[in-house]
Amino acid sequence: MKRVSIIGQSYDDFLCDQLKRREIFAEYSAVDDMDGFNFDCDLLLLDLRNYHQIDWAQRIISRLHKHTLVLVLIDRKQLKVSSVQQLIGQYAWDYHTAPFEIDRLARLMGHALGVIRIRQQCVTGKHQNGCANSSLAQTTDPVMCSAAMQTLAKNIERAAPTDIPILVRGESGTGKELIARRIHTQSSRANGPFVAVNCGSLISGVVQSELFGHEKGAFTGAVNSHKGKISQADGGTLFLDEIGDLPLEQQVNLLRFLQEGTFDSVGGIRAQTSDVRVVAATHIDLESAIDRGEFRLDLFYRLNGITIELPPLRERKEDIIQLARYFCDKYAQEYRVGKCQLSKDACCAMLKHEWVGNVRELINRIRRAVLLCENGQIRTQDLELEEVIVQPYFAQGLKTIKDEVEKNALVTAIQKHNGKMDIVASDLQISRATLYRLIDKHEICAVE
Ligand SMILES: Nc1ncnc2c1ncn2[C@@H]1O[C@H](COP(=O)(O)OP(=O)(O)OP(=O)(O)O)[C@@H](O)[C@H]1O
Repeated sequence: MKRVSIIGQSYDDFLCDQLKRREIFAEYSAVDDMDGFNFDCDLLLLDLRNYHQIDWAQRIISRLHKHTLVLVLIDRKQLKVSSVQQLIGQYAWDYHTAPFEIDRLARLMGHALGVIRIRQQCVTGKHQNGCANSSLAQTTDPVMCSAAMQTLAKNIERAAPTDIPILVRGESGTGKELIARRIHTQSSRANGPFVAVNCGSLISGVVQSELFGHEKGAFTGAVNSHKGKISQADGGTLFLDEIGDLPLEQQVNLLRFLQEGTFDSVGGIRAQTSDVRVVAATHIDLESAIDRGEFRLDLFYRLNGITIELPPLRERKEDIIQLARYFCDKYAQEYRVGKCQLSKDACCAMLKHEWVGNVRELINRIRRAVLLCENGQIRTQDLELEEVIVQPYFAQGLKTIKDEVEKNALVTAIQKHNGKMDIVASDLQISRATLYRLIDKHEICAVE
C-alpha cells in the first residue's frame, strides 16, 4: 500500500471521502498543524486553493523524501502567480486546477501511484534477486494467546527441530499453513526453502509431474525438464496442504518417497533423492477417508509422526479480540485510515459469533470494517455481525451464570484498562492476588 498525504488549510471531508471511495486512502494534515506529518510519504497532494502566501509549501517540499511525488491542487487564477508557477515548475510532478473534478484528480493520483509502484519494483527487484525464500518474508507471527494455542506453541517448539513428519489438522481458515511455516522457521532447515503444495488444487494428469518433476520429452509439451516440488524443497520443508485430496495413485508414490527416500520423475530413468521434512495438513476427517478406501492407512501413519490439532476459533475465545486488534492495526496502517478501535458492542458480538470460516472470516470482516467504519470506531454493524441480545439464563445453573458474569467482568475490565493489572484490580475492588487467581481460573490471556 502506497502512502498518500494531503496538506491543506483544514480537514477536507469531501475530498478525503471521495478519494476513499475510489480506494485512495490519504492522511490529511492541516498546514498549521504539521506535528507528526510523515515526510516519508510516497505521494503528496498539496492543496493550495485559496492561498496567496505559499512560502510554507516550499519549506515542506524541501523536507520530503527525494522519491516523493508532489501533486499540486490550485485555483485557475493562481496559475498566473509567479511563485506558484515556480513551485510547480521546480517541484511538482503534475498539477490540477480547481474547480476540480474528483474523477480527474483520482485518475491523476492513480497514475502517480502507478509510477511510484514501477519505481519501487525496480528498486526491490534488485534486492530480491538471489532471495531463495522470499515467500517467508511475508510470514506473520501467529497470534497464540489462548491457553490451547500456548500449549500448541510449546509442542511446536519441541517438535520443530526434529525431522519427524507432522500432520496439522483443523477446520479451514484456522491457520494450518501459518503453523507449518512456524514449524519450518523453528527447525534447523529454516534457511532452506519452504515449498507449499495444495494437493486439492493440483490438476489431475499433471499431479505426478508437479510433485516429482518430469524430463524433457517425457510427454507431448514437455519441451524442457521440470523440477517437481519435492526436488524444489531439497534441504527445507515440503508442506502438503489438503493431503486428503491427493489421488490414490500418487499416494503410493509419496509413500515410497517417505519410506525409501527415493522417487521417479515422469520419464526419468534413474531414481532421485531429496532431503525434505514433510508437514501435511488436512481439514477433512482422514480416518473416515481411510474407511471409505480413499486414503491409504500406511501413508496416514507415515505422515502422522505427530499430530497438531488447531482448535476452531470459537473454542479459543481469548484469541478473538487479540486477532481482531492485530488485524485492525494492520489494515488501518495499510489503508492509511488512522487509528481504528473496536467498540465494546463489537467485541461482545465477536465473542458470541460462531466463526465458521475461522481466522480467515475474521480477517475479512475486520478488513471491511476498517474501511467502512466512521471516526475510527468499529461497531457491530461494520462487522456485519448480529447484535448481542442478552438471553435469559433459564436453562443454566447458578454456578454457570456466576462464572460467566465473573469472566465477562474480568475481560471487560482488562480490556478497558489495557491490561494494567493494578487499575483492573482496583476497578473490580479485589486484590491483585485474587485477580491473578481468577485470570488463571478462567484461562484469560492477559498481558500486562
Ligand atoms: N493465529 C493467527 N495469527 C495471525 N494470523 C492468522 C492466525 N491464524 C490464521 N491466520 C491468518 O488467517 C488466514 C488463514 O490461515 P491459513 O491459510 O494458514 O489457514 P488454513 O487452516 O491453512 O486454511 P485452509 O484449510 O483453508 O487452507 C491467513 O491469512 C493467516 O495468515
